[in-house]
Amino acid sequence: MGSCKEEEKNDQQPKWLWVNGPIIVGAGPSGLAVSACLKENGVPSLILERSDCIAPLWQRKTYDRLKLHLPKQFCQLPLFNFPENFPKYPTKHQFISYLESYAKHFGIIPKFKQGVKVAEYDEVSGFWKVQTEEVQYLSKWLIVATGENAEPVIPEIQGIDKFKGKVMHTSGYKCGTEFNNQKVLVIGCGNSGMEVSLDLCRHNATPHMVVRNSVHILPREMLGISTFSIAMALLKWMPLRIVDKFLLLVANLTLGSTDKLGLRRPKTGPLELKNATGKTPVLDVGALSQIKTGKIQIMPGVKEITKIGAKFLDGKEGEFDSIILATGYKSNVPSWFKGSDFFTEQGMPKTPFPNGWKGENGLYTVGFTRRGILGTTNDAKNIAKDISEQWRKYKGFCKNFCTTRNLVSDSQGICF
Ligand SMILES: Cc1cc2nc3c(=O)[nH]c(=O)nc-3n(C[C@H](O)[C@H](O)[C@H](O)COP(=O)(O)OP(=O)(O)OC[C@H]3O[C@@H](n4cnc5c(N)ncnc54)[C@H](O)[C@@H]3O)c2cc1C
Ligand SMILES: NC(=O)C1=CN([C@@H]2O[C@H](COP(=O)(O)OP(=O)(O)OC[C@H]3O[C@@H](n4cnc5c(N)ncnc54)[C@H](OP(=O)(O)O)[C@@H]3O)[C@@H](O)[C@H]2O)C=CC1
Ligand SMILES: O=C(O)C(=O)Cc1c[nH]c2ccccc12
Repeated sequence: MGSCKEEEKNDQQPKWLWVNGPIIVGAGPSGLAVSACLKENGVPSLILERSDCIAPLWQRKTYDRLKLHLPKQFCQLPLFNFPENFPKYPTKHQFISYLESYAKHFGIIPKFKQGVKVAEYDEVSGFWKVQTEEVQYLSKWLIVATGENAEPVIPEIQGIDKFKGKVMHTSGYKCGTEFNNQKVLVIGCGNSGMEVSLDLCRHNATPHMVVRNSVHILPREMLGISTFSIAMALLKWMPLRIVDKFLLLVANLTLGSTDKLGLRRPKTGPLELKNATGKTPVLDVGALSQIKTGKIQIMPGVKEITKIGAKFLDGKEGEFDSIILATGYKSNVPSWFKGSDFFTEQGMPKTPFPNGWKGENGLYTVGFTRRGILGTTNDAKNIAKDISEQWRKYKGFCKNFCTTRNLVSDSQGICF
């Protein structure tokens, strides 16, 4: 990290910090990956993270029994592999320890508690102005790495404020101990809804999972090989739709018809749907067999929540002790990124994959491809290559900028 600072005369806080290299917003896997790739190309960078640790999504907002869904070769970051002894599907704790080692290996030290409130390109100076609570950072480059899952989606459901029991989003769920012997309404049937329901079963609770729409469920493995690996291999040879047909054929043979269980499949195939809308198919790790035995009960859409339970769209009613919202996540980019039409209203790049990683005037995004860590790796490599080409021409200017303004140098000697 390199930055130049100008102290305010009568204040401890610097008025602004001039960053000698790109500013990266977010210290999740994407922010770390792009910082490492830049470093490998000799480019310093500064990561601003709103939380007080790296990868808070993984460290703070996921349940205890979470394991990666995809085999490890698809979830490692560039330039530094998982340890050899990691299992095929690492646990979240292993993944976090890997991310810690990753940051250490590349000497990445993010600035924590630096939630970005506003980021805007200044046409006059040609710099990105990035504002946190206390400081304004300036840089030639801005890399958005705040993720597709920055905030929980909390839908407005009629009557939910009247409910007497506990209401929580899956991002606050750790394990089912506190729900022991409870009847729990789980709203949403993506991977989170399925896995939290499964965890509740293992803690002697009775989950009722709301499926308001259609959902694709695939086995995590087919004949001992991960479904995702099979899909990736087939995609090299065949069009997406044919691969989808194959996946559905095998899924129906191994899982049976899910329609009969109240889990209708969407008309569009699982990979095509993921690419078009971002909706991830469920990779089953055990919830389906609990649905088959009735331990997880499938419920239709919620009409309204009452003091003691819920009324459903089919007219039925039920009493529940707690409600868990497994309603997913959203990007938060629209709340802080201003003055450019690069992003959609949902905070995703408008330019479709694989070209959404680069905007104008030194703007980049990493981790917005709807392709998990695999997408992050691609973005990070592209960005580092692109910026390092500009950096070679630019670094003399940086040095000059600091010297002429009598600015302070940091311990790494990069014009701080
Ligand atoms: C439960 C769960 C399981 C998953 N499992 C897998 C899996 O097995 N394989 C896979 O490939 N993908 C998986 N994913 C998808 C996963 O989100 C990503 O692969 C990965 O975490 C994305 O990393 P990221 O750095 O882009 O985003 P994040 O991990 O969300 O990191 C973004 C960072 O930006 C910070 N931030 C946000 N806003 C600001 C701001 N305004 N200012 C400063 N900092 C900010 C956040 O605090 C966060 O640290 C899973 C997601 C979830 C929710
Ligand atoms: N082990 C792993 O690797 C895991 C990975 N993940 C990943 O994390 C990401 C987020 O997953 P997840 O948290 O499940 O979110 P998703 O966005 O995948 O699923 C959200 C679910 O909530 C439903 N929903 C949203 N709003 C409402 C509402 N108002 N009423 C009823 N239902 C509603 C959606 O239904 P509808 O489709 O009708 O909108 C959908 O079923 C995904 O990429 C997922 O793969 C999550 C858990 C485990
Ligand atoms: O679990 C996730 O959120 C992922 O993003 C992993 C993922 C990326 N592409 C997919 C296609 C099918 C199933 C999971 C994934």
